[in-house]
Parts: sequence; C-alpha cells; structure tokens
Amino acid sequence: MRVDLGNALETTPGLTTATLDRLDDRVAAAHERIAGGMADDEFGYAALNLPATADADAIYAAVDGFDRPEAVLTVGIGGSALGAATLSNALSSDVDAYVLDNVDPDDTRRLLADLPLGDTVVNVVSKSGTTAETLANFLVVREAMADAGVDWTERTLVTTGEEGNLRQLADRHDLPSLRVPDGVPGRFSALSTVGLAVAALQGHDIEAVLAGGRDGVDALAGSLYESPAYAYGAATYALAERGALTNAVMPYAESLETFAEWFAQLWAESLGKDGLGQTPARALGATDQHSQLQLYRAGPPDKLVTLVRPTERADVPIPETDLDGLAYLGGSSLGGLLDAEFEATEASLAAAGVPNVRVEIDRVDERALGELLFGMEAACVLYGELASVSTFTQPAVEWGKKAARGLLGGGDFAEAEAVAEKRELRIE
Ligand SMILES: O=P(O)(O)OC[C@H]1O[C@](O)(CO)[C@@H](O)[C@@H]1O
Repeated sequence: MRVDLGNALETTPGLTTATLDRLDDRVAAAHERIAGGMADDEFGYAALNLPATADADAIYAAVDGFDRPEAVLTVGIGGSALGAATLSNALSSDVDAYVLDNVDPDDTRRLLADLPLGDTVVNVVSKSGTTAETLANFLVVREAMADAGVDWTERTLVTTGEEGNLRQLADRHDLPSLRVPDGVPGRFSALSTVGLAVAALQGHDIEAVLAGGRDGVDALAGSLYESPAYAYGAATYALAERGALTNAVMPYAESLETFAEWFAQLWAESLGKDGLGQTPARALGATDQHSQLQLYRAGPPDKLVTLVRPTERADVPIPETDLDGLAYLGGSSLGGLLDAEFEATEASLAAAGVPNVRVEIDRVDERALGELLFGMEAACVLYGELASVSTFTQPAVEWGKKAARGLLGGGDFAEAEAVAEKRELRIE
C-alpha cells in the first residue's frame, strides 16, 4: 500500500509540511502506545496482531468439511459481514458469495428463492450471538432450508464468541464452528475467522491475505514519513481538525466498491465519538465523477477525497471509431481511460483546492487486499490515538437496539417509550 499526501498540502482545508513535521512527534508517541497495546494483546489493539495470530489452518479445517459449494451465504451484519464481503467482492471465484445483512423481507425472500439451498453453505457470523438482525435472518434461512428438504445442520458454519445463542446452537447440533477472536471489535476482524472463512470456501489463498497483513505490520514505524498507514491516519486526522469533516473514499475499481463500505463502518464506528469524527462517504470512480464530484469540487470546503486504485489491472481494448469527437478513444483501453480519469479527477480536485489523498496498491489480489485492510485499520487506530477517542467501543449504537427490542416486546426499555413521544409534523 502506498500513500501520496501531495494533494493535501496548501489546499482548503489543507496541511503543510510544517504541520506534518509537528504532528510526527505525536505519531511517534501514538505508535509507542499502539505497539505496547499490540505487545500486551490489549482489547482492540489485538486486532493489529491478527496477521500473526489468525489460524489459517483452523479456518481451512472448518470449511473443508463442506464439499465445494455452489454458493456461500453469509448471515451477519456490520463487521461480521463486511470484511468477508470485501474479499469476496474483490476476488473472483466460481463459488458465488451472497450476504444477508439486513432484514428487508423483499430482499430476503428474493435471495432465498434464487439460492440453490441444497448446495449453499450458510456462514452465520455474530461475535455476540445476540444481534437481532442476524439471528432473525438465520431463523428464516434455517426454515427455508428445512422447507426445501435440506438438512441445515449439514450446510451451516457458525462463527461466534465463546458463549451465547450461536455457540449453544453449534454445540447442540455439533456444527462446524470457528471462534471470533477475543479482544477484536467486529469492524477490525476482517483478517480473522470472521472475514476469512468465506474466502477459504471460495478457494482464495487466505494465507496470502494474512501475509499482506504482515506486510502492513512490518510497514508500521514511529514516523508518518516511514509508514503509509500512519501517513494516512495522521493526514486524515489533521485535515479533520482543520475542517475536513467528510472523507469521501473513491476507489477506481468496481472490485473495491465494498471495501469503501467496509471502510465506512471502520471509520464511523471507531472515530465518531464525543462530538468528533470524520464522516466516511462512499463513492466510486469513474462513476461518481458524473454524480458526487460536483459537490466535492464546488460544495462546502469541508471534505477530503481518498482516491484508491490498483496500478495493475486486466484491460479491455477500445475499438477504433470514427464517431465524431470520440476517435481519440479508439485504440485506447478501458483501463487506460479509467487511469486517465483517476488522474484527471485528482488534478481537478487539486485545482479547486480540495484536499485529496492517493492510496495505491499493486493489484487487487489476496496479498494486496490483506495489506490494504490492515493499513486502514492501523490508520484508524492511529487517528483514534491522535484524537484521544475510544476507538474500539461503539456505545452510541445501543440506544436504538434497546428501543427496537422494547417495541417488539423484548423487555422494558425507556428508549422504546421515547419512540412513542415522537414529535410530529406530518405533510400528507
Ligand atoms: O458480530 P455481532 O455481535 O453480531 O455484531 C455485529 C455488529 O454490530 C455492532 O456491534 C454494532 O451494533 C458492530 O460493532 C458489529 O460489527
């Protein structure tokens, strides 16, 4: 993973090399704190040890019990689904991967109607084992399998914590299961059983993913000038401090679109604390040049854009054409056009004084993805240290969970009563 901060200097908001130099002393101290947390396998910091501690053999052993399926369906939500989806949507496989991470009845019904349930592995993932959406979807999926005459106990892999509903279910039915690693918040668990089981089922090289994570560990250093991950974390923090309260992550690769979704949870749930944080916006190049770019260039000067691309990709030639004004495209290629648009968008943002950071990987493969995922996790941890927020907790999400549970008769919660007190101004 390589980071280029050049287009974040002298912009609005913007940084200077003097700013970065001053910040580098704080980066060194933060790195000491992070290294100490990793050495002690402290809650949260343990996530940065996963490239070394994740047990690829155990993951392969858990999935080897299933014949090569036609499809794998992940039933999970948030970090229990997004890491696996990032990898499966970035890498191609003849095993189709699907995700149920919402409780939309139309979507669930449509997906279950299309799935070859007899040749699908259901990968149910929940660290807590109590997440309503995940458990509700699993109950629906399990009944659909039964209705289809499929023995769900033969088609289900469970990944969960040491205790809870899913652990009891796995024990009761002797299901193949994996442990969610201790001390790792879900949004930081991509490089673990949580994110790698699907990749293993799809035939991807999960040891290469972990090797990429180790490349990321090796690239950590006590200076932002020596660590791409820390450079990104420090620059995004400093830009937020100067008013860049939105970070639009814009990969120039369809295969990295889900990465932006994974990044959004990582960034929002880790850094959105105590009135602080930086809103992750999900964009896609080149598509959003015809959509959100207008706002990024000419809207409020409160954003930075993170432009992500692989520098190597398979290509498709563009045939010669005599179409008026388009002859210049002929003989070029789609990849050449995409790269030209990446660089043109980068320059157009700079010309408008909008800070943008370039993040590049060699290609979209297991090792580069492992390094990218690790790098952004380390960047997030560094940002959290600099911002002095509690990076690894997410207390603000609990209020809504209690309200929903109360509305469904799952207990007496003041939050549910508050729902009834909604102020109304209906326009019919
Ligand atoms: O793995 P679990 O416990 O089902 O949690 C799923 C997701 O829900 C959250 O806990 C937020 O409610 C996320 O942090 C987590 O990734």
